Amino acid sequence: MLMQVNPMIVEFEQAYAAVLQQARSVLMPTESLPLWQAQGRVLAQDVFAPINWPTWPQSAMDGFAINSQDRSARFRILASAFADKVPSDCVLQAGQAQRIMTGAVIPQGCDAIVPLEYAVLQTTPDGDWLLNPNLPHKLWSQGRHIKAVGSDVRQGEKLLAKGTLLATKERALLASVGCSQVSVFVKPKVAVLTLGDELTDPGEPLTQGGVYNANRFLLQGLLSGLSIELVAMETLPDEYAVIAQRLQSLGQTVDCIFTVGGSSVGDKDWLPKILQAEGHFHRFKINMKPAKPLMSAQLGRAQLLALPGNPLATYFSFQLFAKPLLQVMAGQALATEFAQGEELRLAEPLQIADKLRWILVRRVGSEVWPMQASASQLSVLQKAQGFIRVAAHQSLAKGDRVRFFAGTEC
Ligand SMILES: Nc1nc2c(c(=O)[nH]1)N[C@H]1C(S)=C(S)[C@@H](COP(=O)(O)OP(=O)(O)OC[C@H]3O[C@@H](n4cnc5c(N)ncnc54)[C@H](O)[C@@H]3O)O[C@H]1N2
Ligand code: MOO
Repeated sequence: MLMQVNPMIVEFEQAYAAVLQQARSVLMPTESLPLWQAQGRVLAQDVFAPINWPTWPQSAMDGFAINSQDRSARFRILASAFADKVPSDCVLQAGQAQRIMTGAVIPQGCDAIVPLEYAVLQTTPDGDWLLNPNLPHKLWSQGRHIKAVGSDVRQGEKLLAKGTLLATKERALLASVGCSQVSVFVKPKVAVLTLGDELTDPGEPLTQGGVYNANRFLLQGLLSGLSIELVAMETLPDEYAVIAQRLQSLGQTVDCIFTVGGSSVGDKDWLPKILQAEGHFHRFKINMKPAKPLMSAQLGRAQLLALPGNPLATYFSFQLFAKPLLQVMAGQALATEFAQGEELRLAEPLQIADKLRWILVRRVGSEVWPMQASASQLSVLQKAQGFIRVAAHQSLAKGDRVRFFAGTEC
């Protein structure tokens, strides 16, 4: 008997809102981690600067610390001040200059640094001297080559907001003000199941009807940029019992499952039937192209999204639904709202028929060149810099504005 599981026909915004609602219901717990181990984690709290940086006024140059108001003809040079050492007798008197190194604390009574290469020096039997009169005035101006207290970071200022992904520059910033421990969200554990008897691993011979499993690599790469832990990446045959059993066991151990393929209305597309048997699930037929079919469900503790198998449909389904789902679950502020995006200009005219289109583009400066491709053609993705969103029934001319999303970052 043919079994029918009817999809809900929806607009993109409805499906997007449903997926985000699903994600918000399962925010990951938090943990405290040493900053050293927090690369790629999402902040669970705002971080405020615990200190001023610089904490003390510092020299930006190797040279001589002077008082710019001092009109003495020459200055007796005092002992060196190094980055980590302030001489105890560091109150400068009239007619004195302090030999100083980059990063050293500015002695009291100094308000400018004369770099070594601009200094005119004199050695006499009674000591070393820095000569005053012939130096260009700008080298003597107040504050010259001095890093002021708090000029980089002010104590108490909000350095990073909750929801920020701790990448390289964020961690370095926190380290610069002495943060050693951060409160972050636990990374969601993710499993990816590519489904299909036809799927063949690269390196294996291709038998008739076989398809190389490109989506496995596509998803592995796309996921690598997110704050998640990829715990399983498996290929399963088109067998009801095998898929159902694996889903059930993954539902006990992971936070998120992405399936790819086997989700449409073909005779061996078991997924809709399995999810229906499991209970609560949504099956969307989204009024857009590509990535029309999408299913979402909760299986045990796991959130499941069933992505379509055509590689470009997989790509768009990931960018538009899977990535926001994971970002929200992981506590991350969403980088992209698909109603916004950068405004760029079309490099050539574009006609859109009866549904919303997501179109890969080459970006050249502030212009984008649309790239025609069917959902099964992965070769175009490699040449694209991102994609644009174009509403149904649009007739766009060269130079018209379109919304651009950088989506080929990996
Ligand atoms: N009667 C209908 N048929 C189809 C509809 C529809 O509305 N009515 N929608 C079409 C659209 S749109 C899409 S997208 C696909 C989605 O189908 P599935 O998600 O079930 O995907 P499969 O049938 O398993 O595969 C589709 C296509 O992609 C290839 N594929 C699958 N997995 C991979 C992989 N891991 N790596 C590379 N290529 C893969 C697969 O061999 C097929 O060629 O349904 C349409 N049909
Ligand atoms: O969404 Mo299918 O998304 O056109 O290949």
